Amino acid sequence: MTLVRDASPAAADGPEHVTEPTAYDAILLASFGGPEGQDDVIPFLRNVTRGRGIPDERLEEVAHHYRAFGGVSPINDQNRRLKAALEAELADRGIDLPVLWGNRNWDPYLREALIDAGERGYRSLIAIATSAYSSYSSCRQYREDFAAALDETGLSGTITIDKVRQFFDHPGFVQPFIDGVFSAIAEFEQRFEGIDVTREIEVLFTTHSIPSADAERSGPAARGFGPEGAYAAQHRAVAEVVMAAATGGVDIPWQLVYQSRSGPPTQPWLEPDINDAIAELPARGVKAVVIVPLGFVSDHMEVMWDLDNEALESCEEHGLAGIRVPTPGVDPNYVSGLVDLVLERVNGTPVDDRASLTDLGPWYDVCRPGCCENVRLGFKPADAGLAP
Ligand SMILES: CC1=C(CCC(=O)O)c2cc3nc(cc4[nH]c(cc5[nH]c(cc1n2)c(C)c5CCC(=O)O)c(CCC(=O)O)c4C)C(CCC(=O)O)=C3C
Ligand SMILES: [Fe+2]
Repeated sequence: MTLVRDASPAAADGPEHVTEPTAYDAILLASFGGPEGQDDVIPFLRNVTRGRGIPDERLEEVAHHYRAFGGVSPINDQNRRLKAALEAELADRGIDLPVLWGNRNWDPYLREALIDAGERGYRSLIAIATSAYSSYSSCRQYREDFAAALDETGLSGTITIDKVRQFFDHPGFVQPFIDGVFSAIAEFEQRFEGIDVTREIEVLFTTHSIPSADAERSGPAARGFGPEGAYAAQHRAVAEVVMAAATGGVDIPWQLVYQSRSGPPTQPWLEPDINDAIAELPARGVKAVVIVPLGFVSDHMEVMWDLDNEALESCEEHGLAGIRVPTPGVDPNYVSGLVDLVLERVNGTPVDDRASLTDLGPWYDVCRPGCCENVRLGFKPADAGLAP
């Protein structure tokens, strides 16, 4: 691995898509990780915020969300179920690829999965990270942690890790949201007879807010995505696809909103916050809100707490009916879509034959140099992309 910061022209010209078939020994399911009991909560939060100088008061604030659920994050069970569902789908399709699971921030850690892979003699892994969009937190940080885990375990020269493309516009990921929005609108139409869906319903697509500086640097700079970067552009493009498919072309108002902001108030993050957006709706005559957790692959703490608790409460406070649409979780479309993404790399599928529902994709197999770098944390080597 090279530690040189500036990309050589040759590296910058590397392949965007890999259309040579690649032999893999296993799939690496890479996730965030979460505490499994009250005693894990603070050590977990220290792992997450390592090197960021997040004060203890803020850690306690976040700890409180976990404490309310017995110190257990829902994410681990979600990943156990996803791993089992992937294994079942692979077996059904006669694909002989074992699935290893490793997290960035809690047991089972990435390094444990890599040691396991090494002991089993695996040399070539294809990673699926449980995160669909482009940004530091949702792509590059996984790739940096791959590099760090290979380094820590002394497996850098032995094991290689590739990563499937960001799958925000893959039909397997998008279809569950289409189904969810369709059902929510149908339910409101039934609950409120004669509701004018073009005025009285609003669809809020919500995702994790990120620092504006990270948003601006998300995706390859050369693509010119503007101040909110590829991160916001990808969400907007997917939201448009979901609305078109779920409404059959009826003009129902929607907007992209953000949630789960952290960091100091002086630091700009993407806005508007979902709760502020909800507060504006009654004045416009809206009666019913469809909350679509477009940025989340499964029912994370952010979904259970910030949406099911706080955002639905905001709806109630403002006299609005609210429905939160399901996350993909282990929806069969999502699970088989993830297997399709692995097969793209196994088979070296030509780009034109790859499924992608927006004009932005199919996204890169091989991340561009410097893509999604974090200016606050500084340069760190990353794997599964072009050097550096
Ligand atoms: C874009 C994004 C996703 C992508 C969606 C995805 O990958 O799915 C994501 C996922 C997750 N984030 C999670 C939890 C946390 N995120 C934190 C902090 C932060 N997240 C950020 C962004 C994102 N985060 C950012 C910019 C920060 C601030 C750090 C900084 O200063 O740069 C903190 C620290 C405390 C705090 O600051 O709130 C915690 C505890 C969990 C686990 C939840 C569970 O247990 O179910 C998951 C899946
Ligand atoms: Fe987060």
